[in-house]
Amino acid sequence: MTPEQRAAEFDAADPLAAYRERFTLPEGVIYLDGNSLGALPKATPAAVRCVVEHEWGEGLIRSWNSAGWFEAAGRIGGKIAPLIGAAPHEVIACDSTSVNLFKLIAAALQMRPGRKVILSEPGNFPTDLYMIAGLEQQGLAERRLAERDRLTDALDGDVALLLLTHVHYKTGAMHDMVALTRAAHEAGALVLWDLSHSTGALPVGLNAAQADFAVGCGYKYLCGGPGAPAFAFVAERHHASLKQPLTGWFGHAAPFAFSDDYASAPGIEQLLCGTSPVLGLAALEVGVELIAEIGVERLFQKSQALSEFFLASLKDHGVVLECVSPADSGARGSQLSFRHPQAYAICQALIARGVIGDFRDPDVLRLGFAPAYLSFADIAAAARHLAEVLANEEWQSDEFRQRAAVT
Ligand SMILES: Cc1ncc(COP(=O)(O)O)c(C=O)c1O
Ligand SMILES: Nc1c(O)cccc1C(=O)C[C@H](N)C(=O)O
Repeated sequence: MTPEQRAAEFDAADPLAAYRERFTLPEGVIYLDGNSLGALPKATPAAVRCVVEHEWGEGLIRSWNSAGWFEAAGRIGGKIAPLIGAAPHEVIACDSTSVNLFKLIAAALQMRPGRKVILSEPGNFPTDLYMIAGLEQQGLAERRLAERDRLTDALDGDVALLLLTHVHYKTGAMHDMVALTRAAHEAGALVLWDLSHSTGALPVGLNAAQADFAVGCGYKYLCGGPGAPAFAFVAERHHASLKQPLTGWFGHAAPFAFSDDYASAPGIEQLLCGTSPVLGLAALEVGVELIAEIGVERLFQKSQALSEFFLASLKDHGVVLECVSPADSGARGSQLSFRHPQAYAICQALIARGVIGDFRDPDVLRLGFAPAYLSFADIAAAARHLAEVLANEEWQSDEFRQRAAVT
């Protein structure tokens, strides 16, 4: 059987197949970049239009109360919570992932007086490392990096916080959240997980792992749209002692008392800083509800099946490429990454054929398998395109070698 014939069988038996219809996907495009920017749920434009035209246009400022704008950050956080193994009152949708990292790294430093080291790994997503740098410049933190297999050895009495991305953005490799959280706690450190490449793609158990803090993006697998608000998690046991540095009025216990003195909200709302981005939250809520409806267990099962099928199809076509993602589909997120010296040009050649993946410097072709809207037929076609691009050496074309600003 050809990969296409097998794909037809898999699609016919796929319990999630019907969900594809709930997303807008352009004709002729195979979208393998949902790990960077998720696809548009069909319900989003109407939901956003309602907020703009009805709630804003007609309700005006009354909508902060009558349309639930004021509670939206907490309400949507509560809907993200079950996807990451947290309680609803431990998660809030706000700011960007970078800003949430800053708030929680600084808070962790406050909670571990006498310790300044933030431990992470080289090659972590840049913003995670850059946010440590900002606190270093203030003299508040000291960055320590250790390779993934040396992290536990690097945990000593100086470490205030272990900061890791659960699923690595470039390779898709997944950390053992339970074991690393335990090891950090045994060393007296706190743990902050960046769940940007996990949330909405696979089950996460923050409370089962006893995690302290987490952050993550709203625009990837949660399909909240470009620049969607991110989210932040703080375990309930830390709510009373947390001191985050961005003490804006939306995080105040009584913002509309307009007092001169700051007093943080008692719960997860203390993570808020300024006014919630209502339009962005409206789009995010649609994506979160849809992903929650499908369910992260089923999504992970399908993403494993999709990536395994892609690898098998490449094999059928005789393609030999170095895969830098873990071979065990249970140990990687919803992506496969391949190393090739011409990865950028290959990526561009694929895009010219309608297969949208991405390139990560210096030599990684990254293909995301967002399980909510991809079919096995997409995967068979993408594998065939990749095989043809390589066989024809289409990447040799000058047109595909010109680097764009956003890759
Ligand atoms: C692991 C990880 N963390 C953080 C970010 C960035 O977050 P933001 O742009 O929302 O600050 C990304 C992607 O851009 C990411 O992959
Ligand atoms: N946030 C992005 C953007 O504004 C433009 C292009 C890409 C992105 C990304 O999300 C990159 C992504 N975090 C990654 O894993 O590479």
